[in-house]
Amino acid sequence: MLEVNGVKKVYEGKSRTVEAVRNLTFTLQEGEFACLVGPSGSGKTTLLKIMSGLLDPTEGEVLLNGKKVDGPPPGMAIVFQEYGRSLFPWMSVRDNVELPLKQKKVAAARRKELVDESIAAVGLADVHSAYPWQLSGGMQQRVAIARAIAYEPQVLLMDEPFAAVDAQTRADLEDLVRDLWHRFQVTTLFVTHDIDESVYLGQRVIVLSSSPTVIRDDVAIDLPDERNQLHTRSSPRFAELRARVFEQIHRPKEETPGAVDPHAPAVIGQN
Ligand SMILES: Nc1ncnc2c1ncn2[C@@H]1O[C@H](COP(=O)(O)OP(=O)(O)OP(=O)(O)O)[C@@H](O)[C@H]1O
Repeated sequence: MLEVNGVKKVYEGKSRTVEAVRNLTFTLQEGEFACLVGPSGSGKTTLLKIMSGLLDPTEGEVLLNGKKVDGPPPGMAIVFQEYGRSLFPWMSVRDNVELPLKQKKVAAARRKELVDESIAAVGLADVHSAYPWQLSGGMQQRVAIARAIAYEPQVLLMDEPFAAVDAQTRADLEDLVRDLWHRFQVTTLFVTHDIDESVYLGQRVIVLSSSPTVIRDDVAIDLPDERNQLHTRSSPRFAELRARVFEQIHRPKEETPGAVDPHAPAVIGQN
């Protein structure tokens, strides 16, 4: 349903040219929950921007239900890392969640239903009339998630959404995202640089190399669907999967001879 075909992105700057991603190809099936994991600077955000039509690839294409993505598609919602900047501070929680529904021209009665349901689903019914700045970071990220869910997207893209919250809140939000995925069956791509998070959350982990980025591995996560922060993470199978992802990320890059720093961006030209 969502196909990434041979996507490559080269940023052409005044003083340097950076090949951020090189020839990425994968497909997400309808209702699938996949994680994309890779080191810092491996082009994860670049790829999400291309998948959501915010950035054009240098080569290749993204297809949603067979249709080429060349601008933000109506069936897609994104949750960014920086929740503080993605919510409007002068609007209440409700109004923030409702805004995209107004833009989508959803009728008022249905808007109210969707807003009530999604705010309750993320556990914020009590604070629906508060303003974002009156809430903790974790609560603000819940508002951003509620807004994405209320939109009833076909595809939900999440770009390191829990990177800025504390460990306990992060664990709660991980379980919340799994609950919501079970409930709404949205096709989800969750980007993270946290290996444990990528193994815990989804049905599949797509492992990216450091820049210039290629897909290193595509790992089926065969953990039981019922996950628990304590028991799942301490299971032998979790440890095996984690080790496999770790090894793939840290495997030396034989295809780039002479690379001294595996995390350095691939500068392919200096003007
Ligand atoms: N607008 C831009 N112009 C030039 N280079 C860019 C631009 N955006 C990203 N890059 C470069 O492309 C590479 C990939 O960046 P990107 O932000 O996509 O990686 P990332 O995996 O999301 O990183 P992180 O995990 O640190 O957020 C980096 O080397 C970065 O410097």
